[in-house]
Amino acid sequence: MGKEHLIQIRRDLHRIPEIGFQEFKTQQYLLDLLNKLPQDRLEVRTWKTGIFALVKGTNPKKTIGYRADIDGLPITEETDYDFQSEHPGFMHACGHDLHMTIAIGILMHFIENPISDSVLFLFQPAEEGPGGAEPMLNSEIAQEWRPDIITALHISPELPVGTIATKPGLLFANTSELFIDLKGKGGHAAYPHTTNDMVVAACSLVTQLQSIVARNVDPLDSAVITIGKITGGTVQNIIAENARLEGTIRTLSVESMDRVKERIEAIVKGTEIGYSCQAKIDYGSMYHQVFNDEALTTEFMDYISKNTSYHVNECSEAMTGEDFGYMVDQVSGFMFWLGVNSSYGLHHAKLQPDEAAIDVAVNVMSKYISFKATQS
Ligand SMILES: CC(=O)N[C@@H](CCC[C@H](N)C(=O)O)C(=O)O
Repeated sequence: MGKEHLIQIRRDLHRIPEIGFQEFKTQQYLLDLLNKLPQDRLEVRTWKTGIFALVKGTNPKKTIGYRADIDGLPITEETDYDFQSEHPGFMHACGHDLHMTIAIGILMHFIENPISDSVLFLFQPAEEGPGGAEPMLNSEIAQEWRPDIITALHISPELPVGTIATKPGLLFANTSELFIDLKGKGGHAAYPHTTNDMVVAACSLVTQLQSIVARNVDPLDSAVITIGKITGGTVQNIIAENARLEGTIRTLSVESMDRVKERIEAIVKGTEIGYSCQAKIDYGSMYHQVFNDEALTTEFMDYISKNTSYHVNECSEAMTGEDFGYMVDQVSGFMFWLGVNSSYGLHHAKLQPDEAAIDVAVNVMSKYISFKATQS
């Protein structure tokens, strides 16, 4: 398969972004592609809206896993692409269209160039939420086709094409979603003294939450509390009876996550008392940190620097989350950043990754997986 064909696949996938566990068209598109390939060494099974694809080795001693996430985000696209999202309000704004295309490119490489070990591709739903990695790895199919090592990549808009970056040990943060519902007493805009205004309570709560990172987390550790969405009220001249905050918590240590949640609960209790309202906290889904296997990551970085012309950088930890963390918690492996050189970052409506990075990643992973298959 040539570069042009892969770019066409990326563009087709870019047109049909779907959110977690709704990836029906995406799954069908990938299945149609896989069905067109020679089937003698390929076995494909579906799991929810995801897919397992096993390329059987010629004399397998182990199975090497490669995971690609497949979901999009609820963002209205603002790129100038002529292959924009056909799903209004949804976009591949985190690069999963590239992730899937790269996995297909690597898979095709091993169909055309057999190696001794088997390679298992996991097209995983719901990375952005509520989390598909953990249940996919615990599924019966993954028990039967258990990978011995597992790898994955994530696009990095900040890095140039031809650069990859990773580090042994902690790469991505612990995460927890955060939803807070406030219920007070609504009423006429001109009679605030007869109400408990949840817009005012929500504004004050958002500000107070920011003090947790500044005052309750060890400055040598790192944490983030982001409220990405506030809703409340009904119209401009009615005092709001309800408000809802939606956000996410990120911490580098597990201990800080517990501490941050303790403080959120205390501050929310204070809001209930201070604003005579009721509050409900829901932590939604939580992701385990991505902790790269130290020996495998070091070996990968050395191998790619010595055997390709690409740049390999050692990076710092990031406060991004990834449910791939559950996979590397159970199976030795690692994740790395792939440079795609976009002026707009991840989760931005104008993200435009350079498609030349697809070829880089297919080369890197085809070489690395072939090298791993030579080891006992
Ligand atoms: C790579 C990336 O951007 N991942 C997402 C994962 C989100 C998990 C969950 N919905 C949350 O917000 O906590 C990220 O936002 O880092």
